[in-house]
Amino acid sequence: MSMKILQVHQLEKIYVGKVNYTALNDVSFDLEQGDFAAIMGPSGSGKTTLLNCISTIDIPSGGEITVNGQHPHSLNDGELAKFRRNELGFVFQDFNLVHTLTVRENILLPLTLDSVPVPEMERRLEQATSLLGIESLLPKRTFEISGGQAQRVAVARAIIHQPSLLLADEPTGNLDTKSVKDVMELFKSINQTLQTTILMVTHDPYVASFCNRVIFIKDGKLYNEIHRGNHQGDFYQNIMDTLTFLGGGRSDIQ
Ligand SMILES: Nc1ncnc2c1ncn2[C@@H]1O[C@H](COP(=O)(O)OP(=O)(O)OP(=O)(O)O)[C@@H](O)[C@H]1O
Repeated sequence: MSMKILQVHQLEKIYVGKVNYTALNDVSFDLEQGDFAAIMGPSGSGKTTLLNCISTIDIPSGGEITVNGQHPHSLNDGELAKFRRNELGFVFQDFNLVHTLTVRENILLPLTLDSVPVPEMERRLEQATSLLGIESLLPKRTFEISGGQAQRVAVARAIIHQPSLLLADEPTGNLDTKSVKDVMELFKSINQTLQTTILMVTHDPYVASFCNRVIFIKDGKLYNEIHRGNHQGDFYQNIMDTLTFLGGGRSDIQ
């Protein structure tokens, strides 16, 4: 039976200022457990706003978001902190690692904050690091590893507490071509091995072609959605074609 991990219902976000700006308008979509989805759209279309509303960094102006049956925007501060730690994993463009800690300490940080017993920590660390192939990096400091390696460590940290939803904002934005492919292969293997539901924002059609679904937004509204068939190459072409229809020009998209 399929299970809905994320439900976004008639989401609206208005930035209030001298002039109010509607960044999201009537956005609705669901993610089932095991979905691997990308959000794409021209610059300023509302991608980051959407991700920030889902991740509870930002507060919606209207509509409803449900994650694993819970309504994060109706929780109090204490409940919200717990909700974020238990249900969500985050991966950012600039890795967000703590530079005073080792790789091992960085990955374990979410479990340390939750006082998880040491043997359980070790078990999860072993699982995440072997999945990501980063066992040899554990004793290193963050300045001793490459960008691609740092992003693997950030991914390990994001999945160590087995979140129901893994969110990523331009996770490959700062990586070279080879590392982009490696990191995307890892997201794919996390999605397939752990059945983790993943939602990422990207400008890059190649990155999006690793996903199973691509949701396009334009001017704060849902524009279209396409699904992957068997061939990544065909999917890439479909994504490119949709981006062309979407407009904004290549300079805006890339
Ligand atoms: N804090 C804010 N206050 C006012 N307007 C904002 C704020 N944050 C974003 N916006 C506006 O909302 C719109 C959507 O911004 P958002 O960052 O979500 O777009 P995006 O699709 O992620 O763009 P990009 O691809 O360039 O990162 C933009 O027009 C932006 O100027």
